Amino acid sequence: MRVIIEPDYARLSKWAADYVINKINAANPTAEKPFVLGLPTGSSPIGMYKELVKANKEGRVSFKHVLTFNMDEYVGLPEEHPESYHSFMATNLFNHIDCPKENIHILNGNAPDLEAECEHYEKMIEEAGGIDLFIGGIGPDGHIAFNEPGSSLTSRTRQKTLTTDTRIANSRFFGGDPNNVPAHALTVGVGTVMSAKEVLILCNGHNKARALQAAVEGPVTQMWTISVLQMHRHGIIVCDEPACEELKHGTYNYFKDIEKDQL
Ligand SMILES: N[C@@H]1[C@@H](O)[C@H](O)[C@@H](COP(=O)(O)O)O[C@@H]1O
Repeated sequence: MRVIIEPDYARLSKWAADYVINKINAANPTAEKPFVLGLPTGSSPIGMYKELVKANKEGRVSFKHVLTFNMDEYVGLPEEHPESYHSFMATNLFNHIDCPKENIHILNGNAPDLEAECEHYEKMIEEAGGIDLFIGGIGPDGHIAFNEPGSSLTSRTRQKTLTTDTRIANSRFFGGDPNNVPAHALTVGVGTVMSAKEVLILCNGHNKARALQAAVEGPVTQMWTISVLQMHRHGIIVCDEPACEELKHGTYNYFKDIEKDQL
């Protein structure tokens, strides 16, 4: 696993966007062989999305032949609700880039048969040839997508009940009341993320320090689902200085040394 330590959120966002741009451009995608990108919501990726929009407008990257699969969506929240992940993605990315509508995939949390919806989603990913690069964030409790503590590390796309912690954390988007946060979500599984050819996790801010420590230094455990990234052959975490607060000095210095060697 690579751990990239950037000084602040702006630099982290730029690093992540440049990584994505380089990957897409290197793949030189076509209609026959598109690049398949897994995408997150949350506050962590907003800076990266801004950079990607800018790069697209400047002609440094095109999403014409990029297929996207989002990680998750709330159950029962209308798509047009401002806090649905459909709305979030439109506002922060899709309304501003040249990605064709038919290339965009987001789970439907209002599907009449939620189980069938999840199965179909996995099938679409498979038919697309799998995810080339899955980008994610981390919850303060170490969850990836909506794979809350206790989720199976081999799980696939399914419905999950959100923990009280997550509903409290996300209540900032729902008028501050955790009861307004939907109690359930559809989410790709830990196994779905792990099946991607590459995984890039964004982790910023002091409130993620314990999750980062568990992800990097802790054992692989279902109680910090992000820790399974240790088992991925091409896993990267890009973080900022405040998120490193709980890492041992030795760990911090070692990852800095590795990146110095790569320059
Ligand atoms: N389902 C999302 C996760 O995908 C996200 O990583 C996490 C962290 O969000 P933020 O980036 O806002 O801290 O929040 C939500 O629970």
